[in-house]
Amino acid sequence: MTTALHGVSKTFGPVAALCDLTLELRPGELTALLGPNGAGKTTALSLLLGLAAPTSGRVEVLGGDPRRPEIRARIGSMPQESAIPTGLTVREAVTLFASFYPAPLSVDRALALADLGSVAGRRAGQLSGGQKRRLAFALAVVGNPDLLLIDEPTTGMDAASRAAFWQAVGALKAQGRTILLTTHYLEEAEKVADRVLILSGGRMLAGGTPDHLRAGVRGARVSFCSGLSLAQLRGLPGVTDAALENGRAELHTDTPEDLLAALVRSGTAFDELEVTRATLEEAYLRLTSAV
Ligand SMILES: Nc1ncnc2c1ncn2[C@@H]1O[C@H](COP(=O)(O)OP(=O)(O)OP(=O)(O)O)[C@@H](O)[C@H]1O
Repeated sequence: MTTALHGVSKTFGPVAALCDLTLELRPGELTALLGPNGAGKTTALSLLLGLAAPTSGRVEVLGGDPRRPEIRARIGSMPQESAIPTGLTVREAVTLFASFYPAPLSVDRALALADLGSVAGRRAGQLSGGQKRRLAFALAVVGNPDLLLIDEPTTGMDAASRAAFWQAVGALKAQGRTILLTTHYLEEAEKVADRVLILSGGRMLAGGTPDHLRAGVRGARVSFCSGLSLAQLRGLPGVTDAALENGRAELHTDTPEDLLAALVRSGTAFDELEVTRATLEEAYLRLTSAV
């Protein structure tokens, strides 16, 4: 049940949206596809959805061609903008979408997954922004898809809805569904993705687990409170950048262990120590600004 792009290129006239791109999505994994505006993420999604054909290369979805109806019936999509019939109630819209699929979930199950039970009788046009996103999720999952494509899914959702949303996605993942997320929220991608693929200019820039990508950025941020002056902080071994604000030192170093060892050896009193490694966002910014 392979889902992959094999050496795929897609051009629009003179614009090369994707260049010889190869990637694979695995069942039971959530893969995040990241990249700056124009990187080719939406193009990759539309190829996986069978909405467009590649200029060259091969698109394989669940072991087949996504333009075949029996494959398309196994794909669920939550696009950034969804055209939901505003006059239907939430339950009617989900029931209508369920009728398009050969083996759908029950409407109540889809409503529960999207946490929409309490607004099932409300017209889609009267939903809040976050509730509309949850309805788009219900419509994406009601067909019981093996491949779920979610594009900027949590825009407009409040904190509780976001948490419920990722819990529902986690349950689908645990059932072995293949999930592809595209997002500009790097903090969220870092939390939920098993693997991250970074696109730029239609090419794959980097890929791996969030830990793997973060480990590619050397160094750490070391922060503590002490009586040391800025000059003394700058003099600690391995400090590449230092700032002092309200008595709190903010240091960057490639060798946090050496720095802390020197601090302890010096007998300086310090407290409220925090040592943090690079975030996925830092790794992403370094990778994408280097091109
Ligand atoms: N139908 C089209 N006609 C012409 N050019 C297109 C078309 N679709 C996409 N492109 C171009 O292909 C490139 C990749 O676009 P794409 O929408 O896939 O990027 P993206 O990574 O999804 O960007 P964003 O983060 O802004 O949504 C861009 O240069 C875009 O202008």
